[in-house]
Amino acid sequence: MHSAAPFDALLLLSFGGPEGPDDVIPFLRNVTRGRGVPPERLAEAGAHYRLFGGVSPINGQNRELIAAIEKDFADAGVGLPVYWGNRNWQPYLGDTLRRMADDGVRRAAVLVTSAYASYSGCGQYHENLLAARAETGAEAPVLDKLRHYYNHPGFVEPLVDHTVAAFDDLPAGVRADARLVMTTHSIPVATAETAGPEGGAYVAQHRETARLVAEGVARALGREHAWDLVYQSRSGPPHLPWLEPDVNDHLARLKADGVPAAVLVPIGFVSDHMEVVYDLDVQAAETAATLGLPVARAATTGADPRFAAAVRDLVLERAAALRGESPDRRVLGALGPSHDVCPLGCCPDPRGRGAGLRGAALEAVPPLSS
Ligand SMILES: CC1=C(CCC(=O)O)c2cc3nc(cc4[nH]c(cc5[nH]c(cc1n2)c(C)c5CCC(=O)O)c(CCC(=O)O)c4C)C(CCC(=O)O)=C3C
Ligand SMILES: [Fe+2]
Repeated sequence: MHSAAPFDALLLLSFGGPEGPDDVIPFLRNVTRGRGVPPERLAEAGAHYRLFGGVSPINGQNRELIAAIEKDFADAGVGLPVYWGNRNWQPYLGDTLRRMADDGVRRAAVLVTSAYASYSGCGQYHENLLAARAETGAEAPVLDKLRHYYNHPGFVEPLVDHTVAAFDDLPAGVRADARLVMTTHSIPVATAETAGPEGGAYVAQHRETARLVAEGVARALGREHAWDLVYQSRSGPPHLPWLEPDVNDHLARLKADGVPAAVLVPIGFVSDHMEVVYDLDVQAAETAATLGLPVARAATTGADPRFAAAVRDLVLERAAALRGESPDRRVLGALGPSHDVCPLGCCPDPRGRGAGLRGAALEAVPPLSS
């Protein structure tokens, strides 16, 4: 039996996605409210969802992850219930927090389905948590968002195995010289510059995960593969600079440079959701086919039991820290374990919206801890 005190629940906080054709437009309105996404891009995104019957894979994948965590908790004797709330679709975070309060939950660890520091993957989730607590009122549980897990072995090791497996999908003759193309969501350069306590954390953390995955692959295959970090799924007004190169442009460059094949590794995402199954498996695959460049795509970490165990690890580690102990913090590579509590001003909204709310609320309610 492991003590998870002072936690009496885990909350999985995710993005959310439509579950049928009628959900697509309302979902996209939720995602882009006040975010300056041009209408063309919105129509395009809607078309991607419609290609999959209006159903995003993300909700099913979160249900699988919750089942894996529940099994892991049960096997390890960790008696915490797991709740689930989303930013942009049902089950909405506000409703879940209300239910947690009604169930008598006093303090919950929060796992977001985003491994890296950025406004979209960290700061905005903090804002969502603050807003949901305010909406719930005095009975709202105290919420402690768990540290970034991009360099946790339970996140990285499944990525290594999935990358090794993807080589089998390439023609045998080109495998040894295939390039590893590590991909993540593009974000505005200005947002990347302010990510994390000192800025630049989004790119620095991705480079670290990319390096760790490439190292693991080299160990498994007994040969080195060169790698690049590239970006996908860009949106927003075209005059603003976003992180580059785009994965499609990068594949063209590899072809021009005489690289015979590529393995796409979506290190930026936790599950094979729409940005993976459309932007890579449809769009980038089409680019590669036009170029005559063989590509394979590695699966994300998803509901791998090692990731579920990592979640338990992070919960127990944080619980111990809150009890004043000095827990062992499992981590790979050179950057060390991420901070427990995001300092003020970490991962701010690039558009400056909510900055007042965020700053003021964070001061009034110290970083989501009592
Ligand atoms: C860094 C990052 C992650 C990774 C971290 C994480 O995983 O959280 C992520 C994840 C996701 N993004 C998703 C979907 C969308 N993101 C959009 C728009 C945007 N994303 C951005 C960034 C990120 N997004 C940004 C800077 C914008 C521009 C508007 C804004 O500044 O907010 C739009 C609007 C239309 C479009 O532009 O495509 C949609 C539909 C889904 C759900 C997929 C599914 O349904 O399976 C997921 C998991
Ligand atoms: Fe996104």
